[in-house]
Amino acid sequence: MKIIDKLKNTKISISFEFFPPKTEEAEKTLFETISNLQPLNPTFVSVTYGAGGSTREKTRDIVKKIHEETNLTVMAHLTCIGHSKQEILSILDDYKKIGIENILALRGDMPLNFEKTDIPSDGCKHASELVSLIRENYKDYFCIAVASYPEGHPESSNLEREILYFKKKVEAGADFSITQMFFDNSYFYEFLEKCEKAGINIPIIPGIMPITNFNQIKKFASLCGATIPEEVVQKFEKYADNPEETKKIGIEFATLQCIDLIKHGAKGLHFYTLNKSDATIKIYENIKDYLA
Ligand SMILES: NC(=O)C1=CN([C@@H]2O[C@H](COP(=O)(O)OP(=O)(O)OC[C@H]3O[C@@H](n4cnc5c(N)ncnc54)[C@H](O)[C@@H]3O)[C@@H](O)[C@H]2O)C=CC1
Ligand SMILES: Nc1nc(=O)c2c([nH]1)NC[C@@H]1CN(c3ccc(C(=O)N[C@@H](CCC(=O)O)C(=O)O)cc3)CN21
Repeated sequence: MKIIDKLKNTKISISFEFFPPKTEEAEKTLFETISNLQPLNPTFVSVTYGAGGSTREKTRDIVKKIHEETNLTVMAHLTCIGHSKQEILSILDDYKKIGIENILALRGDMPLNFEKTDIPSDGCKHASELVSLIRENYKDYFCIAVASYPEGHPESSNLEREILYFKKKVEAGADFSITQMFFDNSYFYEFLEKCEKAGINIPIIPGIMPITNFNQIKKFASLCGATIPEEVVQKFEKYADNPEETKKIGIEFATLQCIDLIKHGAKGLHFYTLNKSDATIKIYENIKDYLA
């Protein structure tokens, strides 16, 4: 089913993001995570493609397996960087063949060891071109999501221009958006206001990154251009040698963040699970009364 249709009938959507596991053992863990999260009845789950520049090969297999073995609605991430249009169309043909109807259309991070010369001359340079390519070739078969950046994109220092690029993705045919992670909700609220002024009126779902390993998240947040407020950094650094306490305050922080988002009318919450279920389940338990 198309996610955009499910969103229309859902007060506050809950969704989970996974990345393709690299080993058989990690795959087993992922499917345990999925079966733990299934009772939370998510609107959809998604699988990354070359997240942070890593491997892309396994996305299709994992998407297919979730689609065939569970009753979850799955969205496949697709990044266009480094692909020719023919390659992109053949990936999409494949998804259509197996009944996948939801695609997160991204430009994506530079793959590891990527050279500028690896960019095919007939590829898509920006996510907006990928959205257009999908619409031109498949009309309304796919529900298309795009990423958006409440703090701007790290490759661009101009948030106003970023909103224009976001608008281009919407005009090209994007149905809804998921934001980059953020740790200070005021960025999100200001972003929503700017989008509204710019005439962007698709659903914008905030992306939530629960902090369970502070150093890992700090590194990734800095790569993404997501600010971690100084008082939050201090709180986590105080417990740098205490993983149990880190997890506890990470869950508390995300719980408060989600409740504040819901109170401000967020249409959904998209959790970057990093293939683990316990933090997300605890956060869900804490907020579930606010979801009804
Ligand atoms: N691999 C995965 O599964 C995931 C990857 N990502 C992200 O994908 C990001 C890039 O993808 P998108 O945000 O979809 O890319 P995008 O194409 O919207 O933006 C990428 C950059 O190009 C610039 N740009 C965008 N449209 C432009 C245009 N029409 N003309 C000139 N410049 C333009 C933007 O300012 C930005 O700096 C990566 O940085 C990563 O954050 C996000 C979620 C998951
Ligand atoms: N720039 C960017 N690229 C992305 O791929 C991306 C975003 N931003 N923002 C939203 C989500 C968050 N994603 C993430 C975030 C962190 C890891 C990460 O830390 N990966 C570790 C492995 C984690 C583990 O095994 O526990 C890694 O080393 O790749 C992966 C995907 C994917 N998405």
